[in-house]
Amino acid sequence: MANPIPLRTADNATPDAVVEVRDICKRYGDVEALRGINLQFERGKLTTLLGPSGCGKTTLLKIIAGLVPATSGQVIVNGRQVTGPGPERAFVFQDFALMPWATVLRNVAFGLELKGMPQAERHRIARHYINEVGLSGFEEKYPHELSGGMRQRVGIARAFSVNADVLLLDEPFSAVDEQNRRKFQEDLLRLVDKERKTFLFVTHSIEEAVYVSDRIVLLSPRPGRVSQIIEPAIDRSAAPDVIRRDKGYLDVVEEIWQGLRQYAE
Ligand SMILES: Nc1ncnc2c1ncn2[C@@H]1O[C@H](COP(=O)(O)OP(=O)(O)OP(=O)(O)O)[C@@H](O)[C@H]1O
Repeated sequence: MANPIPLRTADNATPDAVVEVRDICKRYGDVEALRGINLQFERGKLTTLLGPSGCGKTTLLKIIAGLVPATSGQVIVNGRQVTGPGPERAFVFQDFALMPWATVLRNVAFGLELKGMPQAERHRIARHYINEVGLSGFEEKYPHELSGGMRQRVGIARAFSVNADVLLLDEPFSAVDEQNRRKFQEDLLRLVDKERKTFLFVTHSIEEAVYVSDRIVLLSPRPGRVSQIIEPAIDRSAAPDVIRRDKGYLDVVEEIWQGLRQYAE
């Protein structure tokens, strides 16, 4: 697909908006998946898309990634209109999308290999992020030798290695047990804090959304529309188990549950 088209930023844009979604609508044939979505996403912040099954969360993420075209509307990333995938956006798939025949090191370094980066340099960067996601010692293993959670970490390390500005994470923790899920949430928060990137996250878990997010966008059932935006404002200096028992945290979880329970089957 063609290169992004330069565009003037909207006058009412959030000052540090890296991603702007303008009036996005999406139809798959007769199915209206998304209607009139307007959102902005800032650097250094993690925004979660939350909503009933089929409300278009993955579709919105894929439109931002440039993997699926919108029916109408625009996505602007760093001031340029998205017309396809680009190196400033990395998508972490639910099913990891790892190369089964390549080691962890090669999988993580693959985006850099595609860019033509010399092996020593790309391995140095890949090893750094393998360490960051807690996979040191597994560099020479193959995907089939890893647990689902470890494969997910490989996917995240790969997304970080290419140094994308925007990380699009589609239910990255869905395939792992609760214990590992909590560990990943901690790792994710550390990476958000350290890397100053723009994170868009999709989950089905209200608790997870409240725990990791600066902002939660609640979408209505299909056709997905923005129904509410919540900023949990959790004090993350406290220990994880203290946060999870904190009244402020529990109140936000309850508020979101009340908003979504009408859609529960
Ligand atoms: N390629 C496609 N062709 C036709 N319909 C599709 C396609 N992809 C998604 N849809 C439909 O569009 C709607 C939104 O799907 P999407 O996967 O984006 O929702 P979601 O909120 O991520 O769902 P879930 O929470 O179940 O993962 C659904 O009704 C889905 O069946």
